[in-house]
Amino acid sequence: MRRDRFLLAATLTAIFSADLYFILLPKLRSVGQGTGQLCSCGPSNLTLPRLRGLATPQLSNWTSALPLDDTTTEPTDGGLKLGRLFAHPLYNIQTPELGPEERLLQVEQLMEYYRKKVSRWERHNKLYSEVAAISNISVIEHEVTFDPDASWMKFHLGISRYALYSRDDPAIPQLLRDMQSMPVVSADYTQDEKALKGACDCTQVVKPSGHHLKLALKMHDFAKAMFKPMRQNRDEETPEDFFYFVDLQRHNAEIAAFHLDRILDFRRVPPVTGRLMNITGEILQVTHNEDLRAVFFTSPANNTCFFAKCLYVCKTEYAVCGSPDLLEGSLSAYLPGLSIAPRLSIPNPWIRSYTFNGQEEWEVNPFYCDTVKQTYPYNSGNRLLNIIDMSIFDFLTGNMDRHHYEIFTRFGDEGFILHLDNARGFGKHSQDETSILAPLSQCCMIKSSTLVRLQLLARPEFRLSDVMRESMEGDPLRPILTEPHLLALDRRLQKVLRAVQRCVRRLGKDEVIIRDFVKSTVKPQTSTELIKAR
Ligand SMILES: Nc1ncnc2c1ncn2[C@@H]1O[C@H](COP(=O)(O)OP(=O)(O)OP(=O)(O)O)[C@@H](O)[C@H]1O
Ligand SMILES: [Mn+2]
Repeated sequence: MRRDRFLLAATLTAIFSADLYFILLPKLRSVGQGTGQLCSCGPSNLTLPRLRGLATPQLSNWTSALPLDDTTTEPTDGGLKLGRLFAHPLYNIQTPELGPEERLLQVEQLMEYYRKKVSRWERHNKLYSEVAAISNISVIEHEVTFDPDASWMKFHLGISRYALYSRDDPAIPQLLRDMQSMPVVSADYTQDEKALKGACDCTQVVKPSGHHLKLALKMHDFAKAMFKPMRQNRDEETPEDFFYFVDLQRHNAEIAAFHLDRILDFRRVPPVTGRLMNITGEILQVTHNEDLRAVFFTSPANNTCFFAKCLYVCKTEYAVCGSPDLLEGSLSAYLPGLSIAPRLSIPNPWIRSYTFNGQEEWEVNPFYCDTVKQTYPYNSGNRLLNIIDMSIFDFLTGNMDRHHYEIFTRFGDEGFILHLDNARGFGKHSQDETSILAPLSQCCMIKSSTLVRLQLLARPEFRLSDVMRESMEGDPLRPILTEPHLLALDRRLQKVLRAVQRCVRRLGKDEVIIRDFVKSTVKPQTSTELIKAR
């Protein structure tokens, strides 16, 4: 009997100790950490909302990004990481009210532009219908509406010198929903492609380009989107012998890049969604372009297909086919037209050679960055830091095809840079192309705001692959990325942090981590000022 009591007591003590050690203590610790500690990564005058227990990693802890296999502290939160990430103080930095000169467009200007477009469309449509009737062409006529509250208008009006959209702009999810469901009223080649073939005015394009199958679609409220059809299955890896410049464009890479860009808080990629398109009803039958009609055909398997009519030999082998009409694709929301918001295309200083054995200077000269730093526009302002942000973004996705980048001319050298065309990312999950990181590893500089967000995403409670998986759950074409691609993101993120770590060891924190978002948010005119350490 006594022995039984002893055993019972011993068991209870063991259970209590385990409880104390594994449950109570960690809880107490997390409560202790959560109280009163606010973001200390930035300057003390940064306005941050007080959120419960969401401590921001300190810059001094920058090496403390947790190893990937450390899952012991992972909370079982049932997939709410994305919500917690966006509630984090780092994603709630209050930016100042934007002055009119900091916005890309003014309401009246855009309204006027929109009105003109609608009346031009109506005139053109009337004429086309008459001609089509005479020539026996069957076109589906769709109603168009002039909607001053259209989500694409709100997107365009929200573009500022800091980013393409603000973090909590409800117009962005609305625009994604609209692009997913709105009737398509017309389909055509994109302007850049027409310019390449000499078929349209080159002043209307940033750069004649377009060696890929892509189309411009117009929705019934005049929203425009760039459609890139699915060319590769999600689980196919780019073959080893493929050069990056003959690699296919991937629609899911475009979609994933938008989500990644938003999660990194860059907001430099226009909103992109997936959509299952009926290529007969939503492209062939709504196009007024005879050249586009001419590339449609029915395959031996009775599927509707179309092919890219490019400058080089483009044959039916390069076609994409529906099943029998349905085809997945990405829809990227169009930026405002060049006549109201001109953009400039600038060669990437770390451009690759687009020949079989060519090499660029950055590949052979370890001091290449010193030259770049002395060259306009990289010799002042934040352009070089933005290029480094872009290289981190591209390294995470594995995109080696960043030959140019674009900027809005309105914001001059201080504006952000656009991350357009991300379709060549996510080709290989089993390989990390570290040369994409050359701007970071050669210049050894990174914005502190970028670094703290990367550190946050390396922590188990926000893990990049988990927030990406969650974010893309809302896309109609989910799953957007296969698991190996998601896990590659975590692995690559660790590599970025290690590259920064190596730089800090060599040059010291002050040289490498460049403070941004430094000035008070109280005075709008000095909202963001970059202090370069050199
Ligand atoms: N969302 C968008 N809104 C407006 N214009 C866009 C958008 N996305 C891309 N463009 C324009 O179209 C051009 C070509 O797009 P993209 O690079 O995706 O196609 P591409 O066929 O790969 O071209 P390239 O051969 O030059 O790489 C871009 O340089 C840009 O000027
Ligand atoms: Mn491209």
